[in-house]
Amino acid sequence: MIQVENLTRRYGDLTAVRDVSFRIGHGEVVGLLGHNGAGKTTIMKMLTGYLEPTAGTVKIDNLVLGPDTRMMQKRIGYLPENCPVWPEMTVIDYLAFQAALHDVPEDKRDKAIANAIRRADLKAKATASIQTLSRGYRQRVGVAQALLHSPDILILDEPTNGLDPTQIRQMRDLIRDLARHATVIVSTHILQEVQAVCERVLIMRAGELVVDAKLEELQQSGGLLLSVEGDPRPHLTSLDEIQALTPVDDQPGRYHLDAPLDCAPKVVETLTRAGIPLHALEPQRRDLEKVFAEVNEETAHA
Ligand SMILES: Nc1ncnc2c1ncn2[C@@H]1O[C@H](COP(=O)(O)OP(=O)(O)OP(=O)(O)O)[C@@H](O)[C@H]1O
Repeated sequence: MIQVENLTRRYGDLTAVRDVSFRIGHGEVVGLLGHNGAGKTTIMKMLTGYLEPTAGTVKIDNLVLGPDTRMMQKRIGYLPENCPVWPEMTVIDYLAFQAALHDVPEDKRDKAIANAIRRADLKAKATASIQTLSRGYRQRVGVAQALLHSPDILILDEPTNGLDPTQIRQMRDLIRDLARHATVIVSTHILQEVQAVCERVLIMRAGELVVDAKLEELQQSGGLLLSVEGDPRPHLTSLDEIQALTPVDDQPGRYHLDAPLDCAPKVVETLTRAGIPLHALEPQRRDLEKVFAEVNEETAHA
């Protein structure tokens, strides 16, 4: 379990991350989403122990950032935003060099390198010099270096940045595959990236965490859609759970209920008792693009 409590980071007068708290369970795949400058990289650098928080704590199980940073780093694989790869080295030489930096014991290095090459699907390019690789393959080399010490947590900063559509698809497949064996945190400013690989999203806005939700819940939290014969309003307005009941434009008998999903049985019971024929009652799915735009719109007006 990753536990982040009241994490804050200031750069001089600028508060890049303000009082952020969240927990991530073992095996989760979480997207850290936000526009440029929202504070994603700063959070990732703190989680990986490369940047000291101004305030707050980070824990992984019983390890605490600070006293246990080295131990924590052994459990984390990190793909930084612009992963430094040495262009003149071959993939295999670069990984051997990184394995030494990652403190992989000498007698285990060959196996670790072979494993990272396999998992990052780099076999065909293992002996190629990095400068001859496409950007997509270079990103894979970055992922491979993050896997060398067999971490159970992977932190990937903008892994699809600058890739073409085919490379993006391949990188998403790779992340999904990695997620079968590790907890994965992926940062991005593109909602589709989160939708493609994550179950849960943390949305950052101007250094603050403004949404922490499962994608499925976020999509379903748009209230309920009701189809009935007649006018349900006189019967439903007395229910405390319903904040608003609005007819859907151009659709007679359709109403939108601003209400939690779990009040559906109560709605059905009330309408049945009132003798109102009910045709359908379903969750209204929210458009995540709209949710993200709304969240960021508030920034613009803040
Ligand atoms: N070393 C630094 N010194 C001063 N300000 C910094 C530093 N690093 C980041 N910042 C500022 O902190 C804020 C958050 O930056 P950060 O890189 O964490 O955001 P981000 O969400 O990762 O953005 P991007 O997607 O562009 O990388 C920005 O305003 C940025 O300019």
